[in-house]
Amino acid sequence: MLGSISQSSLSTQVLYPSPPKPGCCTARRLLVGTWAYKNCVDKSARLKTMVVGCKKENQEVGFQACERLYLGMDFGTSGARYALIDKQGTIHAERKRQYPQYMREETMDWARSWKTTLFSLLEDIPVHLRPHVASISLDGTSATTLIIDSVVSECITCSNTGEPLARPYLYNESCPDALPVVKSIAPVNHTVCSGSSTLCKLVSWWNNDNSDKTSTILLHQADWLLWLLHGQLGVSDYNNALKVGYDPELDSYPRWLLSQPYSRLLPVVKAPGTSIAHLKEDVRTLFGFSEDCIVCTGTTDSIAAFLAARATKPGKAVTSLGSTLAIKLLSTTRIEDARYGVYSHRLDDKWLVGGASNTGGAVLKEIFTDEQLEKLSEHINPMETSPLDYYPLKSVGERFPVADPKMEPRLHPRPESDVEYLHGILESIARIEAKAYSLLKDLGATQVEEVFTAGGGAKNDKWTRIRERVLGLPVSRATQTEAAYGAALLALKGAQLM
Ligand SMILES: Nc1ncnc2c1ncn2[C@@H]1O[C@H](COP(=O)(O)OP(=O)(O)O)[C@@H](O)[C@H]1O
Ligand SMILES: O=C(CO)[C@H](O)[C@H](O)COP(=O)(O)O
Repeated sequence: MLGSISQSSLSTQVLYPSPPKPGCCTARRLLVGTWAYKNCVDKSARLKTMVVGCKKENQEVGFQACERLYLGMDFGTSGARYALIDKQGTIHAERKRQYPQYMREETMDWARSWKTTLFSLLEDIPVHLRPHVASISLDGTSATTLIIDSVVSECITCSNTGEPLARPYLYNESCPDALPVVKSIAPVNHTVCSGSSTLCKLVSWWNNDNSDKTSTILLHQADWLLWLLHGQLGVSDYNNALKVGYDPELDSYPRWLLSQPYSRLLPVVKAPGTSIAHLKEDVRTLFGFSEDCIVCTGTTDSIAAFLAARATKPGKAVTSLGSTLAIKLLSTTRIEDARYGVYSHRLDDKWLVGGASNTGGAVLKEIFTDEQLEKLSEHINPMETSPLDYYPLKSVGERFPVADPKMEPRLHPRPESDVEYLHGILESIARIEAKAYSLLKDLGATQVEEVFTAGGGAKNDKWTRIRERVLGLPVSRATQTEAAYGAALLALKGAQLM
């Protein structure tokens, strides 16, 4: 399905504030009392924080007491982060947290882990900065789906409103049982015609779960975490809602979806970075945020990474080298083909064409520690072609550029030398990335001319050189490589559009 959308009312410069001005104004510290908080912060998780407070040329980045700050949070695959920026885009504070491991009936209780991490991140924000936070937004992994109890109970203390009715379906989970039904209602090769789509997860739950469905609602990970902050149940954004079938060109759900019985579970959809409501009073007073702090709609993690890279011209692309390999190419044409796992997200009046492969850092993490990756990479000659040909996957199944739920990982033969093994894996992932960009060109997207890198893999200069050689394109590390920075830009946009 090709097409381009009309000029949107949103202006892109709102998303890309002028770059940080050199130097910074002196800080006038506001002493705010230390806030007690309920047991929403897992104290044991506090030990896993990594202080990444912002220093600029050995000066602490200060701010005028009246200055407004914008909070972005990224809920990625392996951990979460926040970034607190001012309207010039200068980072005033940032920190990363691993997800605490909570088990429930022998499986990870992801909802509890994400909720604890959300309030832990709020707790990590320096207390003297909290009153200056004007708006908050966050991103989550795409198609991570929760079915939520939306019963409004008279008894406030026993109300389950907002609690997940089942375990979340994660971003890369596939529900092939629902695929035939979804293919029978959606247009040919539509984005939802993939086992890992949100719609397949919804239909699978609808057909297999025997619980009472009368008061339930579907939310994505980012929607549910934002709901914990604003309290308005049932609000999403047109990036997260793409894979349940929302059409960002029509700005509505299509008729073939609205005619389904489960369509009443679908959330209301707004543009990313749209103000939803003020921060809930109990959260606001608990942490010391200001009365006018607003909560805005979010996006997905790889789009937040694209926003962070500030790539504004068609032909510019961002490869997110996180646990997965997610590709976003800014294109004037919209491309959608589920046969290859290709879809287009809307970005104002253009399209972010791409997809997400299951290859990426999660495979590396299973074999090497971050320290080993750093040490071994020093000995790689990026100009030398590796003879090893792998398809690095953590488990069976691939989403893009080959949509094959049965694809087997290929990581053998393993050479004696770990340097050679790592070189082979990095080069094989680069070949997958090259195949993905070549596929987008063949399907009619704007020709890629430069690639910026986000995510944990962006720090590996040898990998960047290997990718430049394999892609035959300029590849560089984005100025800002963290999706949390992109989410903070969305919070800034939401505050400026108020
Ligand atoms: N030096 C390195 N070279 C290549 N990959 C790295 C390096 N250091 C960390 N990584 C990878 O980065 C990934 C984490 O990136 P991150 O963006 O935090 O992931 P996510 O947000 O998807 O959880 C890990 O899977 C890790 O293997
Ligand atoms: O791989 C993922 C987790 O990191 C997600 O699938 C990623 O967000 C890509 O999805 P989208 O292109 O919709 O943002």
